[in-house]
Amino acid sequence: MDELLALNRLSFAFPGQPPLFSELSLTVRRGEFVSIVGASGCGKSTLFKIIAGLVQQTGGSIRLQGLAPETGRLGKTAYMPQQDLLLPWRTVQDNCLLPLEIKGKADAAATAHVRDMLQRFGLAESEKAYPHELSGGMRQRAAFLRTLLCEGELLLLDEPFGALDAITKRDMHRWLLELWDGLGRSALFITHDLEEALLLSDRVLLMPKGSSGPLQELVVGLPRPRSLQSNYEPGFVAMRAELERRLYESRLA
Ligand SMILES: Nc1ncnc2c1ncn2[C@@H]1O[C@H](COP(=O)(O)OP(=O)(O)OP(=O)(O)O)[C@@H](O)[C@H]1O
Repeated sequence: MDELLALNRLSFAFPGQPPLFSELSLTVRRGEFVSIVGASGCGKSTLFKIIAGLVQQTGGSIRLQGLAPETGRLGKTAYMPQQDLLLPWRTVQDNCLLPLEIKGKADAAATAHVRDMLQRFGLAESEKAYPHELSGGMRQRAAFLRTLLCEGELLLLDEPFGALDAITKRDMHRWLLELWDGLGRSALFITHDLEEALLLSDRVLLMPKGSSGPLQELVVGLPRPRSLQSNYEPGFVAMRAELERRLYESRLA
């Protein structure tokens, strides 16, 4: 697998504050699903905003899709922030059409494509509904679909399932695992849920508070395609324990 994203010795500090992280390095290869876990406030969302080109790093460089580090990244990743940001005055279908409208591509073919995707996402019957009329899981699926319709190969998914109840979350895991192998995209995924990280990812990166240097990683050796049953594969519990142990140790370091 070739490299899609490389962060090289990236540092960031808010003005007048100590560094949030320094000299942080990581890579994502094409087709990979990589999770980031770490304590609240360690800078995960800020890191995503930097990768998406919304915030400027204070040091280090970023290479995305083979582009030179100094090239602008705005609009080159498919970024799903922590709050779903569906526009309340637009229907589900019109929310999903938004990325295509912004690119000036919202023609009849695009509308047909969005309707086809809504069908695949189990949202066909809600295409004319407004966000407030959807359940939490449906909102997240709609926001996820809108993110997928953005052009960037790299998905930046900031705790997409964090606010869902346990059963809806499990449904979303089943749905994403079924979808993932056919998508041909790559993902960086923030979560606080260690089992979710292991179930979905090829690698899990640990980001302690005040991170400095390359992030420690755990390679998830579960075969793909995966299903919810992958939770019960031999080795899953041991990996969960190992991840917890490393997270705890990195917190103390
Ligand atoms: N604009 C800002 N100015 C100053 N400090 C900020 C600003 N935005 C965020 N912070 C602080 O920076 C730190 C990192 O925030 P960030 O949202 O990146 O953390 P996080 O790891 O994503 O947290 P969580 O897991 O709780 O979502 C926090 O302490 C936050 O309060």
